[in-house]
Amino acid sequence: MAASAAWQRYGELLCGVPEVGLTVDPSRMGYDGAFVERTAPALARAFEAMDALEAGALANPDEGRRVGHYWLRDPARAPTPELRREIEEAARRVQAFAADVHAGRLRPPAGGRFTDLLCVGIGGSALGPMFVADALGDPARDPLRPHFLDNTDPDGFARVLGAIGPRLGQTLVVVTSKSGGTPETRNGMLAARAALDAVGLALGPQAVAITQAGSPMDELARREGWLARFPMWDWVGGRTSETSAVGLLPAALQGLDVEGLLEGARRCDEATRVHDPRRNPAAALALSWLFATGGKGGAKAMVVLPYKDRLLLFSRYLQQLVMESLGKRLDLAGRRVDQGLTVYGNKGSTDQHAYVQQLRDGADDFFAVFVRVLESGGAPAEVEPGVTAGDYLHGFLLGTRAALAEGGRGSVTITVRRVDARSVGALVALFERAVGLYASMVGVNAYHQPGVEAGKKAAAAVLALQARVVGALGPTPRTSEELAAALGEPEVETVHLLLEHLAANGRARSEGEGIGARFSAG
Ligand SMILES: O=P(O)(O)OC[C@H]1O[C@H](O)[C@H](O)[C@@H](O)[C@@H]1O
Repeated sequence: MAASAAWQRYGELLCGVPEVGLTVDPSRMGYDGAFVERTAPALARAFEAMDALEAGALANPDEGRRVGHYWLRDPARAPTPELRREIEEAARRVQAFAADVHAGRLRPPAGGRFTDLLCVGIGGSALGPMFVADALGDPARDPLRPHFLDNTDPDGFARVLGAIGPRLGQTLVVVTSKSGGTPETRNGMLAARAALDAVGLALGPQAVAITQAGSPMDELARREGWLARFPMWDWVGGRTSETSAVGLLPAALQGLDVEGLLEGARRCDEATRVHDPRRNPAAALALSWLFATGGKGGAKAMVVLPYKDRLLLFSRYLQQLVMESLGKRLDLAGRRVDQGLTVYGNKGSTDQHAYVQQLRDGADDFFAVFVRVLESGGAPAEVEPGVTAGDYLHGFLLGTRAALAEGGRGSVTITVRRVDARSVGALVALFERAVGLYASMVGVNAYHQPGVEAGKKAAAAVLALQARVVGALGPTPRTSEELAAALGEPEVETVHLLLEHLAANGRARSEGEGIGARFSAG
């Protein structure tokens, strides 16, 4: 495209959230006015569905739930005065709790003040807090140092707890689980409990729970008299919970600007409620996705490339928000659609030295979303006369964007003035709404995750089989096939993999190698 035409398109399509200094430029996706016209009816329906959702409709029909994350940053929009009060009360308690910790009014039983924060949670109960902690944190200034247990990996537990080391007694443990029954989170909590036990300390007096009222986690925290319990509601999905206590409490404890985060999200919500596709940045994103994919799952992936180290975890956060929301086998009418939008990416310019070669020259199976940060930050030192390291970073972004355009690859560029609480809040809200609008246009429920259940059930079945395998091991070495036959178990391969795992961990004895190995009681 000629430079003058590109400039004109840029001017026509650029939109944003001026109060936050955020813009979205979809001009390099390549869609034209005719596309906007053609998709206008679908987008109009999506706007209406979003209005109804914000007004309290049962927007998650499969689970019969309302979808209320937008109320969290504008509680006056909550559909009932009770809900408004609950939201405001939770936000107030988050701030008060963090202030008490920072002022030393709440102290650890072991003495001194809280110095570290151990967040235990997974998925939506971890990705937002991790992203925000990394984007906004400053170890030299933060009153509490954040750490995360977001898996059931014993080696991972040991690594994080080892890094906390002698400060464990001054570590506030925040356990987050909406359902209060997620095994990985339970296991992380048990690892924290065991580490505290080992130094003669109890978990409860230095633990906090964020969970739905009445959940198993809530009951445990109540029984053991944990320091505090904060609410999650059934109308907030894990992947859209960053502006609930799930995101706000860790951020407040870390000393981050929670008000700014909420304000950025609220300002973005205001700008993305507008029904005009040319002025609504979330609609610009959703239309860009629709143009790239043709509304089909698996057509093109979204490569998220923030040129800023602080935004490294953004794509990881977006993977859950986008893929768990849009990756659906059935549409709202129950038809098989196999929807989805694959998300990957780390950061620029780092990724230019890894896979950008393929983006430029290889398979045409993606579009890019650049995140451009105007203020370079850090020291403005020159690396060459008149040129700073930040100039290089910015130059590499514009260069890659141009190189992709030359190769006929589409891109959207999101610009923020700086990485601060307001822009991060706005980025979260921008993608939340883009996901909602796109889901409406392609006709899927963005707010449930039926596929995740299948994996959980299968894992539970594997653990049940493991118990049977352990029970079947005796003094006489037997092959996996023999043991499976003795159990009447057709899944010989699973039996074999379980035996390898048990043997590697000293819970079975093995002789020989490979599929002919023989196993006995350990
Ligand atoms: O917060 P929790 O109930 O522990 O759930 C944690 C995560 O696990 C699930 O498997 C869901 O797919 C996620 O959406 C959720 O965020």
